[in-house]
Amino acid sequence: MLLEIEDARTGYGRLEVLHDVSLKVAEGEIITVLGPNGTGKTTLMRLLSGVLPLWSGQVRFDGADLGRTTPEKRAALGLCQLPEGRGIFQTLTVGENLHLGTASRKASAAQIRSDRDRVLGIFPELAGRLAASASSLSGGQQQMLALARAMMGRPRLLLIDELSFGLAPRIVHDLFEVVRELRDDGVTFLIVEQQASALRVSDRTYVMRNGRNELDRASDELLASNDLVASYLR
Ligand SMILES: Nc1ncnc2c1ncn2[C@@H]1O[C@H](COP(=O)(O)OP(=O)(O)OP(=O)(O)O)[C@@H](O)[C@H]1O
Repeated sequence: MLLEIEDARTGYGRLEVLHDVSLKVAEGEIITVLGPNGTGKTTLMRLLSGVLPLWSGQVRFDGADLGRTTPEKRAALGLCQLPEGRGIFQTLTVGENLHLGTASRKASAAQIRSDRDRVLGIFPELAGRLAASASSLSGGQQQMLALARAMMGRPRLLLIDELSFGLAPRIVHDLFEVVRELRDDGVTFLIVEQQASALRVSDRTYVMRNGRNELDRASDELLASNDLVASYLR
């Protein structure tokens, strides 16, 4: 397993938000965590990226206990997160934003150039706009840029909090197609969503409610039973 979470508890101050959450992600999987507003999905992402401490339980990445590993060290290990709210620097160009994605790793200029060419091959819309200001991009293109920038850090596991947030269904569809391509390129995904749209590309789905795991199913099985998804998102 690339990521294993066992009976994890965490929260804010004295407020416990995650109660004994357990979850496994194998290398090459796309996993969705689905759940209604306020159920603790963002809190789970913060726990995994190392922003929130683990109160009890275990989090292992590639077999190693993450313990109190800092967010920077986690990123260097390949456990990376797409920043909340995309984290695009509006005053910088598309190319400059992309370059910032290499900050978490040591790489030669030649390696960075070759990675950039590979990443731009997957995001042709960005390739033609490297010198443009990031602020000139649409919401969907900015989300593409956030993904492309994350790819420059060579993630092994990419954590994404609501890839679909605020975007039209067609754009969301394109983004999930890109996620599938990136998986074929060797990246594993853990995607937290409020909407069921991620199920179409993901292998397995965990449904969370009130800070607890409620269900773990193959995504196509969940999709085939729409009522089940609807009842869990209520
Ligand atoms: N910084 C914080 N300080 C205190 N409580 C918080 C903080 N952030 C979130 N919470 C609380 O933790 C609980 C879970 O919030 P969280 O953001 O993880 O849910 P979510 O499932 O991601 O929902 P949403 O989709 O609305 O972000 C909520 O009750 C929320 O009020």
